[in-house]
Amino acid sequence: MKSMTGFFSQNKKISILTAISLAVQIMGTLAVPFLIGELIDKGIASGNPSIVLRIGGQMLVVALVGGGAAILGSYLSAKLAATYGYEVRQHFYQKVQQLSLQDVESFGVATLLTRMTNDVTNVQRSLGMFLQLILPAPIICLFAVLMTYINSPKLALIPLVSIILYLMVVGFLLKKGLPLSSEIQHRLDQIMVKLREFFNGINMIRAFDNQDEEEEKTNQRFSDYAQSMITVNKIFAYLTPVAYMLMGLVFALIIWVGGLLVGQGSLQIGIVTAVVEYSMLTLAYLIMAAMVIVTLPRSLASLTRIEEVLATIPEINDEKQDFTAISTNNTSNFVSFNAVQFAYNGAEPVLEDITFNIAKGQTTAIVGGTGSGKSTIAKVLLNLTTISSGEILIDGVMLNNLSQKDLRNKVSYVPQKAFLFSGTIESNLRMGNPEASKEELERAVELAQAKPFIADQEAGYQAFVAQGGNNFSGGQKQRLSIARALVKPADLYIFDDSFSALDYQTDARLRQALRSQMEGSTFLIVAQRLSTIKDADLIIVLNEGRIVGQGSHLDLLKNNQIYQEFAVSQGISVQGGHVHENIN
Ligand SMILES: Nc1ncnc2c1ncn2[C@@H]1O[C@H](COP(=O)(O)OP(=O)(O)OP(=O)(O)O)[C@@H](O)[C@H]1O
Repeated sequence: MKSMTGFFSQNKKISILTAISLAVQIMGTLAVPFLIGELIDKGIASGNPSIVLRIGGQMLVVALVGGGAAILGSYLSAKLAATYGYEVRQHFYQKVQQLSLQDVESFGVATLLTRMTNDVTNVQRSLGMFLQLILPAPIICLFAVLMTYINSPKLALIPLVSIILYLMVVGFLLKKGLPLSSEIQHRLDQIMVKLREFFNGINMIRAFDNQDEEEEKTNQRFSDYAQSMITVNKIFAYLTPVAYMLMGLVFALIIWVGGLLVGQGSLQIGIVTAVVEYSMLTLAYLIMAAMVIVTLPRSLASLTRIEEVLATIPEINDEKQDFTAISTNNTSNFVSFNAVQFAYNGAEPVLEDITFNIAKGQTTAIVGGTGSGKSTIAKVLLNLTTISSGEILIDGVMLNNLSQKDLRNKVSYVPQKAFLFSGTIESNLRMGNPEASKEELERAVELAQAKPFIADQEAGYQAFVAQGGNNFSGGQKQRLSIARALVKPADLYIFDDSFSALDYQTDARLRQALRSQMEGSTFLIVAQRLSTIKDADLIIVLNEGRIVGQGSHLDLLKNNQIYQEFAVSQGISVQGGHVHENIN
């Protein structure tokens, strides 16, 4: 509810205008039965045509003003609801941008997607209907009973009791339906998880001829969702018939009791007509409200799910930090890791006692087996997730004392899994530097060995890039990712196993180009292939989350057992301290 109250106070003008329009609409609706009563008792009963004309004229004005207010109210309610949808999606997007990898993982990508799309739509739709159909109902009920009471306290009991009965039924059904409605959204998440997996892995499913099993699993999720929907709909199916039943009973009772009172001469026929009108109006609003109330539990559950994300305090929060306390030591190291320890979500440590430096203007490499923690080092360096203990210094400044923006400005990163955004080759290249000149783009493309295949594209730099870069091969995507990182001016370039999809020759040409044309730049290269990192100034050998050696390629080949094993597995023979290499 917090986000909702915040939204109304931020959109005060339109909220107040909507409230005024709805109030005028309600007043118009309530005035009509009163005027009908007056028309019958004062005009028709007395046979005075001028009174009939006057009250008739008043009814016309009320109908026109009420109608106009209703149109304005509808428009404003719809606008308010659409604005809510727009703003909350914007906040949601900004919040997800701030969340660390672990924050995102603890929610799950599928649920974040459902919350941002379906949940927001649920709340938006219910908000519009709430303003138009639910909000007026209690006011209409209250005034209708009050007006009936003023004219005939005895008759007022009939709508009053019927309203109380109806509210009890609504309360009971809501209590039953609310927990089930939260379940519906959760089941929708489950469908999203399965469908994302299905679309991402569709080729694997076909390759392993696993269609039937996958279809069964997916159908199970569809069926769970449908079952929840059926159960909730069953519960609320009682609401409208109960309202119609009460409407009939109230109508019969008022005519019956009202007729008796008119017969006794204690009530005028016009008042009975007005009371019937009021009661019908009340129940008509209650029926309309009932139709919307059915959607409320689900929307409330959606609102809670949205607010859960919006209220998350990001693990890495720039607003929490005081960046004024930065000390700028002059150091020859651009990055220093000191006794860094890290574990994912409280599990076993993935990095233990990691201490090393990345010297300015040099190439540092991290090598190690699968799962040894190489990519995790890059992630903690980029502050995508926070370390458990130890410290990381960037250019002499503690990582915690750097804002995300400052850090991103200093570092350019090529992820392990190359990813392109939908658009063109040029729009992807310009991501890190929108102001880059044509020459700068061409230089980066040349360095990344992407020039030949861009030249092969009919549209060249304007060639279309599909979502995720799926219309390019793995090697092409990787070269474009590298070029994109090189377009960005940075103090440190991180390549996280970024050369693995390149053939050996391209890999060699790329390294040669970086060496000769980006001399003086600082690189961190994470790799498994020794050929990729053999020329690095410093190689860090990682094994099961620990550093087991540091040095040059030749030093490590001579002195480091794990590195030697690695070398042997890659066709480099190490015998009696002599190295026989057969790599580029
Ligand atoms: N998001 C995550 N949540 C939980 N554990 C993770 C996550 N990412 C990686 N790990 C675990 O952390 C360890 C180190 O993973 P990391 O990706 O850093 O290894 P790596 O050396 O880069 O491996 P590879 O060369 O295969 O990419 C692995 O045991 C992995 O299972």
